[in-house]
Amino acid sequence: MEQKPVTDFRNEKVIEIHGLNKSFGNFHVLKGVDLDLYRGENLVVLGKSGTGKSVLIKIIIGLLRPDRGDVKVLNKVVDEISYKELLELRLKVGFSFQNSALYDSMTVRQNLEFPLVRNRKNLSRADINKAVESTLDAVGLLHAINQMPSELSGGQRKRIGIARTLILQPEIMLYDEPTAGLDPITCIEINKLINEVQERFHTSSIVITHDLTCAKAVGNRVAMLLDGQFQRQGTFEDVFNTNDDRVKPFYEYNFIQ
Ligand SMILES: Nc1ncnc2c1ncn2[C@@H]1O[C@H](COP(=O)(O)OP(=O)(O)OP(=O)(O)O)[C@@H](O)[C@H]1O
Repeated sequence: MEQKPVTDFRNEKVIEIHGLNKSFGNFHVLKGVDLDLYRGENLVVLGKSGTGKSVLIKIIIGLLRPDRGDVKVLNKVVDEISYKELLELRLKVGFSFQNSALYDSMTVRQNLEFPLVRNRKNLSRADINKAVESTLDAVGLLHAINQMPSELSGGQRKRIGIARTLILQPEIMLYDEPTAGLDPITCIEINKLINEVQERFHTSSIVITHDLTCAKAVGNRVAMLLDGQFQRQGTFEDVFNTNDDRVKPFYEYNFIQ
């Protein structure tokens, strides 16, 4: 199985999280989370269902407010900026949804045009066409430009979802379960695409996944959320080289069963 080469990215932080706490009623989900994302790296976030991965992402993009702690994204404290600044920041942080979130009544071209027309009002028709075509080409689906989402496979829909996020040229990509529900061959293709996006668009990414093959193939670093904190961080080997009973079943389910 392909393993991402070890590269040291630790010179510039694009996301800095310190002492982050979040509760819902009596349920303390995040209990002092510390996490950094460095410019250019792919960071994989692992954790059992319900451990707070989505809550963390929502706090990063300002959809939820933390109870305590600091979250800085591209040098802005998310909780302190104005709504206008938050909207500007969100344009630099692309979120690739688990279900691809395509508009089913629009063609692939219209799906990609939509965020551009809404957020880049000064672009000419020719600029828009060029951006749509080059982004589709980057995800290997230029030929699908006039198709409807319903005519595409799950893997192709994932690619279009990623293209629709990329078209705004985000500095940070957040991938939510990019390989969920896909067959193993398509998973490998999506892993490859995530790596190509990193190289070609120089994005810094957080990849949330339960798929350890994906984690190994795309993660320069892996962080595992356990009991409300990132208790294990490092290379894939660092994280799984343990007898911790909270970690072992994860590995065994993916690779042994
Ligand atoms: N707005 C909310 N109100 C109340 N509880 C919430 C809210 N959002 C999340 N939770 C709770 O916080 C916990 C963590 O949820 P979260 O969606 O972050 O889990 P997750 O790690 O992303 O899980 P999965 O891998 O299944 O997607 C869950 O128990 C969930 O019910």
